[in-house]
Amino acid sequence: MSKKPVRVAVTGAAGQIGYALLFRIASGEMLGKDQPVILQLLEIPDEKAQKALKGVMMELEDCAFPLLAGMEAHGDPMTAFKDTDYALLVGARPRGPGMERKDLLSANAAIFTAQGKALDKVASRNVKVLVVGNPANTNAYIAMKSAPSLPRKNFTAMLRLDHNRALSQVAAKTGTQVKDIEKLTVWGNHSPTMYADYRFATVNGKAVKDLINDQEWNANTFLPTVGKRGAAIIEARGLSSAASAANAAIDHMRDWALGTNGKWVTMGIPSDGQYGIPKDTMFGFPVTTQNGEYKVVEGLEIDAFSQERINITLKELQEEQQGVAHLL
Ligand SMILES: NC(=O)C1=CN([C@@H]2O[C@H](COP(=O)(O)OP(=O)(O)OC[C@H]3O[C@@H](n4cnc5c(N)ncnc54)[C@H](O)[C@@H]3O)[C@@H](O)[C@H]2O)C=CC1
Ligand SMILES: O=C([O-])CC(=O)C(=O)O
Repeated sequence: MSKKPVRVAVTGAAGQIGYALLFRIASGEMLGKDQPVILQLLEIPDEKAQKALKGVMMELEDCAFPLLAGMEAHGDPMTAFKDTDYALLVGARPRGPGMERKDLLSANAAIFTAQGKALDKVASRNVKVLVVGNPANTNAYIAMKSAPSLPRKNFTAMLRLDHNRALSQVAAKTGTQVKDIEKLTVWGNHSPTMYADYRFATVNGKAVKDLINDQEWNANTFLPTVGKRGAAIIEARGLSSAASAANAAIDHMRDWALGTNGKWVTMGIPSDGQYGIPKDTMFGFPVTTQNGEYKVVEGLEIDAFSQERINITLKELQEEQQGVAHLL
């Protein structure tokens, strides 16, 4: 028997990430090749944006995706999020050259207050929310705090692009393949302070740390390369990353919904106090997922170098949180 369609809301649907994302959701890459979806697409209530959204929907129609069970255009989150099972909050201003992601906070924070409130009122009580719009961790924190009737655990921020970037860098350095690398993670904020950590990683069962055996490379090449990759893409492309961001959003939601079979992935999630991170801080952690739930990998040793890095990214997140306290 075929499955009942699920509702997937995507904001910023006519933007560059939206364009790289929607076709993959509709083709079943996110929730499975047997899961029909109804797309509930949100754009700003502006003639140009709504017209562009219609154009994207025409293209979706022209793909004749067998799993696309319905499609709606919205200009108001209160209708876009009605009964939604999944919400990908992408719509927000991107940064340009010379900006840090936190410079977007004042421009984007209001969006996530309004959207958190709308999710609170109209979304499915089990909605899985992924915030992509930057600064992603703090926007996810704002949305969570604006939706007090929904479980905190339903709100997540995207650290998966950083995780995937770190995988590729480690594979290149060790001359191995991404698919063989396990147990890598990225702690903290989706910002240059993030701490990509391969201390526990293995490749075909061998310790990545031993294969690399170069703390100078870790501190002075690997961490800055992963941490500043977004800026390097803006510098090269003139626009912020889009296809790789959409790909990471698919990975994040797919793994959350369908499980990782014991493999570690990185998700930005509200802390429950693990590793000394204060409750509710939206922090990148290593997790495994099963039956639609994520679980932090606990009990990992945090050495002095790692603790220092974790403290730096935590401090930045706490400053961002303080900067938006007046909105909550
Ligand atoms: N977390 C991550 O790893 C990454 C996050 N990003 C962030 O994702 C966001 C979107 O990036 P792009 O798609 O490249 O930007 P874009 O400017 O191409 O598209 C954004 C779209 O969102 C729409 N939008 C703005 N406010 C909205 C609202 N209140 N409701 C609904 N739609 C709204 C705009 O009209 C526009 O069509 C940016 O904030 C960017 O910095 C980008 C890459 C990676
Ligand atoms: O860097 C940006 O502004 C876009 C982004 O978040 C990334 O590519 O990681």
